[in-house]
Amino acid sequence: MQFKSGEDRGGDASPSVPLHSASLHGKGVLSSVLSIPRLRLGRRGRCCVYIRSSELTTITAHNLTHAFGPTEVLRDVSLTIEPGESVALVGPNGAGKTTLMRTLAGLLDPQGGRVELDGEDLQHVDRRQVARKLSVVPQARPQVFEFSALEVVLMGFHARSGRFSLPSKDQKTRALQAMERLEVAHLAERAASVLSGGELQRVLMARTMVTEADTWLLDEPTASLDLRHQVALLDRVSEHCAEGGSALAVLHDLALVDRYFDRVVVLDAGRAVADGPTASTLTESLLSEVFEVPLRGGTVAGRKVWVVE
Ligand SMILES: Nc1ncnc2c1ncn2[C@@H]1O[C@H](COP(=O)(O)OP(=O)(O)OP(=O)(O)O)[C@@H](O)[C@H]1O
Repeated sequence: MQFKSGEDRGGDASPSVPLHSASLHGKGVLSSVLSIPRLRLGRRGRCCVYIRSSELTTITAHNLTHAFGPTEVLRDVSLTIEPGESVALVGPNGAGKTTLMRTLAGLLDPQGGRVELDGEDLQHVDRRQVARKLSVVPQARPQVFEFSALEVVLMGFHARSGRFSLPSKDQKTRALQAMERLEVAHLAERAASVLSGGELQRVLMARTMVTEADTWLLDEPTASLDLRHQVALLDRVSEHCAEGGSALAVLHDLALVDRYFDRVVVLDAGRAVADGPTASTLTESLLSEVFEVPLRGGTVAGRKVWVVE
């Protein structure tokens, strides 16, 4: 099915493809792996090595533009997210972050420019194929209310096994394991409609985890989470990227951005005004200008913190 440019598909993408990757941690592994085609040295000294195969996804946005009525929301936005990259998307309210995420997911067709998934125009890629490569944790509560929490997580398998097939025992086990990982397994039988905001957010993240999609598009995935669960969720994102997957995540907490993301894209009034390594890109002057408050950066216990002057 083809959609017209600018058409909003609604809904959210989901799930799957096994990774052919290897991740190695610590020193002493370099010499043994130099023949492997892709090598990424993560932050905090982590060494991740992965094999670039056709099954690892690269997503590229070329000169995206979009307007809602007279309001231009995306203006000539270009970016590429390659396997292994963890990228944070930051910017003020209304900057266009969710619109960009939805466009990258193929849920909203851009009015100008295009999104490519592994070199193919996203508009021409079968939705199920998209769902095998990209998984979305949306900002808004999706329509999952008539389902139990476990059933929501099991939806992560739809891209591979089909929407109407019954979940296998193995799929249920894997769904529960992902839920345990995010401490929501005890809520498996509870209706999604009664979950708290933070519980639902972790259930939706568990759904993304079971998809095995290479690229995770996470729109404020920590917005409703307490500190412990923020750390647990972002640790999982880091592991995913260390295994050769990739993530683009909208975050407002700049300390978390600094701690967990190698690269940051700053969106301001629909334009990508900065894109680069987190430590060198997030400067006091840039952030103060974009957020229109005087910000000072400092270090506490070896971690970057930002305070309003
Ligand atoms: N469907 C729509 N119809 C009309 N305007 C829209 C629509 N979706 C978004 N907008 C407008 O586009 C602008 C960008 O919205 P978007 O949700 O992308 O911002 P954001 O950067 O994610 O903001 P926040 O940090 O508040 O989540 C906003 O001004 C919003 O009101």
